[in-house]
Amino acid sequence: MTAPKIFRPDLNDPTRPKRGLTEQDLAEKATVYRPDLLDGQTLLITGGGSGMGKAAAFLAVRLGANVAICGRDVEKLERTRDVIAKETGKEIFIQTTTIRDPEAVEELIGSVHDKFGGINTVVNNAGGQFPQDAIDFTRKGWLAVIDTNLNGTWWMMQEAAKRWRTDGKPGNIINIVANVERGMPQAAHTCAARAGVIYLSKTLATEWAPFNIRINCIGPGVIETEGFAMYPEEALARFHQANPMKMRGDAWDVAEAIAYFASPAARFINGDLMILDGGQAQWGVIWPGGMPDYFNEGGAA
Ligand SMILES: CCCCCCCCCCC/C=C/C(=O)SCCNC(=O)CCNC(=O)[C@H](O)C(C)(C)COP(=O)(O)OP(=O)(O)OC[C@H]1O[C@@H](n2cnc3c(N)ncnc32)[C@H](O)[C@@H]1OP(=O)(O)O
Ligand SMILES: NC(=O)C1=CN([C@@H]2O[C@H](COP(=O)(O)OP(=O)(O)OC[C@H]3O[C@@H](n4cnc5c(N)ncnc54)[C@H](OP(=O)(O)O)[C@@H]3O)[C@@H](O)[C@H]2O)C=CC1
Repeated sequence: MTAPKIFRPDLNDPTRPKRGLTEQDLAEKATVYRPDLLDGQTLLITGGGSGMGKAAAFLAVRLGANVAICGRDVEKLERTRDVIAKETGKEIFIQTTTIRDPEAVEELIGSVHDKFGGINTVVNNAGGQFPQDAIDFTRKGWLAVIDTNLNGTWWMMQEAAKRWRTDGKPGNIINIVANVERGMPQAAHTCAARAGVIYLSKTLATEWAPFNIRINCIGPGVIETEGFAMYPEEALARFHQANPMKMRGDAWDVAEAIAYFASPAARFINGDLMILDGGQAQWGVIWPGGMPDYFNEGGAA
C-alpha cells in the first residue's frame, strides 16, 4: 500500500523565512485611491488578522472606513487592531469568531451592526486548505475544508443578507475565492468549495438583487502572504513559475481590488468574478505536493 503524502507544517518554526508584507508596508504603501474614498462606510472582513484580510483592513481604514475583523486567533486580531491604531490613530473592531459556527456568525453580524449602526460591505476572506493528493484526503480533512470555505462563507452571506433585508438597507458582498478555472491539482477540496462559492454568488446576485444586495468574487492566484507557511519550501520555490508573468502577487494587490469593489465605482458590477493571477488561468500549474512523473516530459502516457 502507498503511504499518503502529508505535509503538516509547524507554523511557529523559526527557521522558515517570514513571508508577506510587513506592517510598515501596510501603513505606508502607496494607493491609487483618494484618501476619503470609503469615508463613512463600514466593512466587515473575515480572516482580517493576517495576509490579504489584514492588508484590506489597513487600506480600508486608510481610506476612511470603519472596519471590523474576525478570525479564530485572538492574538492575531489584537495585534492587527493595535498596529492599525498605532499607525492610523483609528480603532477597529475585533471579534473572535469561527465562520464555521453559524450561531457565532449571527452574533458577529449583530455586534458589528450595533457597534457601527450597520454594515455596508462584507468581505469573506477567511479560508484555507492543505496540499494533498485528493485520493488520500481523510473524511475529516475534506469536511474541514468544505466547512470552512463553503459553509463558513455561506453563513456569513446569509446572516448579512437577512440583516440588510430587515433594515431595508443595501448590501455588498465580496467573496475571496481562488483561481479554479482549470482546477488545481492537490487542492481538489478547496476547488470544490471555491467553485461552490462562485456559483452561489452568481445565483444570489440575481436572487438578492430585489434587496439591493450585490455580490462579487475575487479569485487570487499566487499571492505571497503569511499563509504560505502551509506549504513546503520546495513547493514555494516554484510557485512564481506557475503563471506567464513568473511572479507572485502581494496582499496589497488584493486589498486594492477589494477597495474597488467596496467603492461606488463598482456600483454596477454584480455576480462577477475578478481573476487576479498574472495569467495563471491561461498558463501554469502548481503542484504543491510535488509533480507526479506522469506529467513530466517523457513520462508515461
Ligand atoms: C491546497 C494547495 C493549494 C495549492 C497551492 C497553490 C498556491 C497558489 C494557489 C493558492 C491557493 C491558496 C493558497 C492559500 O490559501 S494560502 C493561505 C493558507 N492559509 C490557510 O490555509 C489557513 C487556514 N487553514 C486551516 O485552518 C486549515 O488548513 C483547515 C482549512 C484544514 C482547517 O483547519 P481545522 O483547524 O479545522 O482543522 P485541523 O487543522 O484540525 O484539521 C482537520 C483535518 O484536516 C486534515 N488535515 C489538516 N491539515 C492537514 C495537512 N497538512 N495534510 C493532510 N491533512 C490535513 C486532517 O484530517 C485533520 O484531522 P486530524 O488533525 O484529526 O488529522
Ligand atoms: N495566498 C494565496 O496565494 C491565496 C489565498 N487564497 C485565499 O485567500 C484568503 C486569504 O488567504 P491569505 O491571506 O493568503 O492567508 P492567511 O492564512 O493569512 O489568511 C487566512 C485567514 O483566514 C482565517 N480563518 C481561517 N479559518 C477560519 C475560520 N474557520 N473562521 C474564521 N477565520 C478563519 C485565519 O485567521 P485565524 O487563524 O485567526 O482563524 C486567517 O487570518 C484565504 O481564503 C485563502 O485560502 C486564495 C488564493 C490564493
